[in-house]
Amino acid sequence: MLTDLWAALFTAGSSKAEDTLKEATAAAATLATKLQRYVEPPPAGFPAGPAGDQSAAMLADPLAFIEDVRARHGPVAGLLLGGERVVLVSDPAAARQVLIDRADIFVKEGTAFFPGSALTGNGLLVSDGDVWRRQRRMANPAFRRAAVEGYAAQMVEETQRLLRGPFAAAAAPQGYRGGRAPGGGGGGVGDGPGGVVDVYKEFNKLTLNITLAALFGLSTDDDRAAGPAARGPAADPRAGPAAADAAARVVAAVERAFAFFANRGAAAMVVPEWVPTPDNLEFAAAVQELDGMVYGIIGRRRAELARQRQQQQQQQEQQQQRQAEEAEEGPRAGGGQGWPDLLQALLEAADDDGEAQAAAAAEVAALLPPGRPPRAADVARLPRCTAVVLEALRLYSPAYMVGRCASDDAELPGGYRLPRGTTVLVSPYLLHRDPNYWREPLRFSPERWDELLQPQASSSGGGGGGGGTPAAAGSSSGGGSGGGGYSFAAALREMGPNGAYVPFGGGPRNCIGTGFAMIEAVLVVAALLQRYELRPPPNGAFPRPKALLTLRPDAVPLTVARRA
Ligand code: HEM
Repeated sequence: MLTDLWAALFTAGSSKAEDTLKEATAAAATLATKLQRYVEPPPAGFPAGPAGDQSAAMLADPLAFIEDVRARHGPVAGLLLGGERVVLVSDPAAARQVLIDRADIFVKEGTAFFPGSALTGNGLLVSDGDVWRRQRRMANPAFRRAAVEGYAAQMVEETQRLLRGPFAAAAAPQGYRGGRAPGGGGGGVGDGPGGVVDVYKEFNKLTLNITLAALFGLSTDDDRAAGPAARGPAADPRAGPAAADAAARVVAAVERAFAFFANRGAAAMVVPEWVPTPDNLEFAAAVQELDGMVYGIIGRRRAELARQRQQQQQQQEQQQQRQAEEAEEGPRAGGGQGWPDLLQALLEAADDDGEAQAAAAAEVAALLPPGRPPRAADVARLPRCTAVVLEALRLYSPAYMVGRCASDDAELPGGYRLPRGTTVLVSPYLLHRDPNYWREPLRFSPERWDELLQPQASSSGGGGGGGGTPAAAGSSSGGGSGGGGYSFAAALREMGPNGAYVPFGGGPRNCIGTGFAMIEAVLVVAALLQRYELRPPPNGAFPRPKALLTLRPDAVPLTVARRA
């Protein structure tokens, strides 16, 4: 907090002197309020918790800290963190109140430790009120089930590329070198004992590549770049060498931006982004590069859409002239030129509107003939793979805490009173590991989802994790169940089967990408298990997750071996 003041004064001599003076005054007032909290007792009705400021303990080991607070002070605990009044919530009823029932009061703006960043701007993730509602309404159609299933082919294609590359290289006698396999092809791979792959690193790249392919239609694939699409006169600009280069630069910029956040999370003092430290300058450059590329892509696609619309209009006019003489030329497919991707859907959006592994592998083998990759329609027929994903999300929920700020004085079940401005941290990590709600909570047991993953009589299409109040802007993220198949929607509806399962959040601010992420994960698991078996490396201990911006391990080295 002192850094806010220092940072404001640091640039006081700049041309923006007046602004900085105002910022310094505001920072001084905030500092005074925070200092007062160190001497004043917590307000009446505020949940009990550890005495004194706990930021050092929180920074040192966030997971151990929140587990300790939960054990000592219960599922609704009051904290002082960096001079901020914070309530840590791991009680399902209180979590429900924050995320769903009083989502009108518990908002994003003002949440401590969730400072606005150049990376997120005022986007869907961080905005509130009408700005959020409008963005959510416009984005929803692009995340509905049918749209998401349209991205499945890219999800599988990118996964197959990973399997043909680093996985095949590791399984081959010469072993893995942490990158692309020679030639990227799958030929000449032996059935050796298997080599070690950092699965975390490779999956990180995979999910980024899938997002780039689905969102922007960009491919980092050199093979595709050299393929027919890149050569013909009507070359797809998103599959040529320039696209591969652009995609690689996006990947590098995202990696730089995330490294910045990781460092900032670990730092004892957070220097605001606008202070020109070397780290901040590097981060700003990465954000600028990302912005430039993203806006460039959007601009080109807008121009392309405008051109397509103009063409369509001309065709319609010609058609009207020819009317009865010619057979009707049906309307062109929405994507035009075979490019129906997420960005297109977003641009067109209108305002109106061990054993576990064996069981999953057996399920894949029984469903898919050898050599036939999984596709969207298979997701509903892979309940065991789905259960593996749900269970992984339970134990290692990437969003281990979600933050809100009480925009008004508020209450929580149990008679707790929270003054306006209190930050509330709801912890999926604690909820998902609570023995009051989960049998043997620390055991990875996909079978616990069996009952919920019963065949559905018909397509449910429910909004996975949709929360109790239908989002003001409408729900999204389809359930992924085909007619007569299995659906993950039941496991994610409201706050899960026991009210204590929120890997994608809940209520109106639940994850818009729920369906995207679930379908992607099930397809990746199925495609992987179809060809490879994963084992812990000799002497390998399971990596402990680290609580950074999201929960993530340093590395997950696993032995990969080809299935017979
Ligand atoms: C396993 C993967 C994922 C997990 C665990 C996850 C988790 C979450 C959680 C917990 C929230 C709620 C945050 C809060 O309440 O403050 C959220 C929001 C969001 N997620 Fe995800 N997410 C995942 C994948 C995705 C994907 C693939 C996309 C997009 C392609 C996406 C886009 C978003 C957006 C835009 C929001 C903000 C929604 C709003 O505030 O209206 N997420 N996510």
